[in-house]
Amino acid sequence: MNDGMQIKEIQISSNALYDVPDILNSLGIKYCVLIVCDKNTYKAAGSLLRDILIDKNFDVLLCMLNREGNLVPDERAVGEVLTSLENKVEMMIAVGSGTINDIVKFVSSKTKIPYGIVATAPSMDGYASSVSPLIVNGFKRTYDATYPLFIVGDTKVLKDAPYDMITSGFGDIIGKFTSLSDWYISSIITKEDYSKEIAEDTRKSLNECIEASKNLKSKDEKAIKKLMGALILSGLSMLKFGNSRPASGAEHHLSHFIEMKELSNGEIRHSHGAKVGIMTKISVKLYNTVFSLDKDEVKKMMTERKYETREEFECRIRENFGPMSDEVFKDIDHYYINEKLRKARQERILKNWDTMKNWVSENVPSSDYVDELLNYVEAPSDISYLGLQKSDLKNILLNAKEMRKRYTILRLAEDIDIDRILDLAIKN
Ligand SMILES: NC(=O)C1=CN([C@@H]2O[C@H](COP(=O)(O)OP(=O)(O)OC[C@H]3O[C@@H](n4cnc5c(N)ncnc54)[C@H](OP(=O)(O)O)[C@@H]3O)[C@@H](O)[C@H]2O)C=CC1
Ligand SMILES: O=C(CO)COP(=O)(O)O
Repeated sequence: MNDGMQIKEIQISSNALYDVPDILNSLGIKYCVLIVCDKNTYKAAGSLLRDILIDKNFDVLLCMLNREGNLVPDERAVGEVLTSLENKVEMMIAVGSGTINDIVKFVSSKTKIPYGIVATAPSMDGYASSVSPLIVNGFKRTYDATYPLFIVGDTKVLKDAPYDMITSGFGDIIGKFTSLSDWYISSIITKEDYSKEIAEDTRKSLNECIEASKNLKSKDEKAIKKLMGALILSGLSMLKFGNSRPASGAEHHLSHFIEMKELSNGEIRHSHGAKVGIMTKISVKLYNTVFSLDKDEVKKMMTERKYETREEFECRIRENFGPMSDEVFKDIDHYYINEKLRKARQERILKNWDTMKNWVSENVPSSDYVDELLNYVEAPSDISYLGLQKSDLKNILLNAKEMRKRYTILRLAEDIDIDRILDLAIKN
């Protein structure tokens, strides 16, 4: 854990772009920077930032990550930034949102050249974090990376971002309903490290985001500032904890699984936060289904659950992950646990059932409430937006848990009886 104080400057205000030269000077950066952007973010803020810096006598190099379709945070993008670096570059400035931030964050961590971010959309909570989810060999994996030395969000730029990027930021934060719950249940069942203080900060970010929702539709600058503040606070919680645990649970694993499928099938890549928002509704439904059971019902289900053999497991992974199966098999001993370990986990679940049930009843809302929140800001709330049908859901829920090692509601369902729980949740 760290105190998150390494980020030297966070400036979210109208015309904040004009503060960048002074921020650079205060960090001892005086001569040469590399701006990394794409054609949209260059138009949104990169071009003006470049002029502002040249006007203050900075030598400004430009790395434009242009693509025919969506820019993907992959090996090619990382390579392009690396090859744009010259010895004279003192700092990289990422101008963009999640994808560009992650690419530069990763390069910064490898080259030790510091970076700052000029955000162009309040679309996700990774500006302050020190992790970088990248697509490597087609598999979405989160790498340890680094934090930016400064975050600048000019609210005039942020409010002009496409509205679906604004609702995307909202969806990413709504996901904290379940990421926080997954973290809590894991702390009980797997004894994973848990920080009440960091969880409370993340919860605060969730409350601020809900507060901001009242005036998001009108793109009110104050509401955009509040949403951006909530996104940064959530990122700081990840930075303090040292990984994305507070902010990413089953809803994110489901989103990552769908994204990987979108990319491998050449389908439209829906935004991260849109997927997270929709999948939060599903994860909340799972919580409500699982914790509507009493201890005796759980015990009965545990004894009746169908055991998946290692062969069946491997076959399921091959069918669903295709060429990316090897990425799952690398960690197979984590994903495919023996029945002795399962039994120990089941015992802890039963022992702590009532405590967890109480906690969930106080902290996890109904899926109707999540639906209302998403609908209110006109964020997508239904799987049909992602081109999915109810009949696709079971497969996605069964397999997304193998995206990450983390213990989530999906793994709790697996420990009880995933087949029956998914059927119950999908039916409701
Ligand atoms: N590091 C972390 O902790 C976190 C990382 N993430 C990651 O972030 C990524 C998603 O980021 P997200 O921000 O949603 O999407 P992207 O960064 O992929 O943004 C989509 C596209 O929107 C365009 N765009 C951005 N700002 C503007 C603007 N002001 N005006 C017009 N167009 C604009 C860009 O141009 P163009 O269309 O030309 O590409 C951009 O590529 C995911 O990969 C996710 O995993 C998410 C949360 C946390
Ligand atoms: O998207 C994130 C938090 O919103 C980062 O989480 P991951 O580690 O799951 O990529």
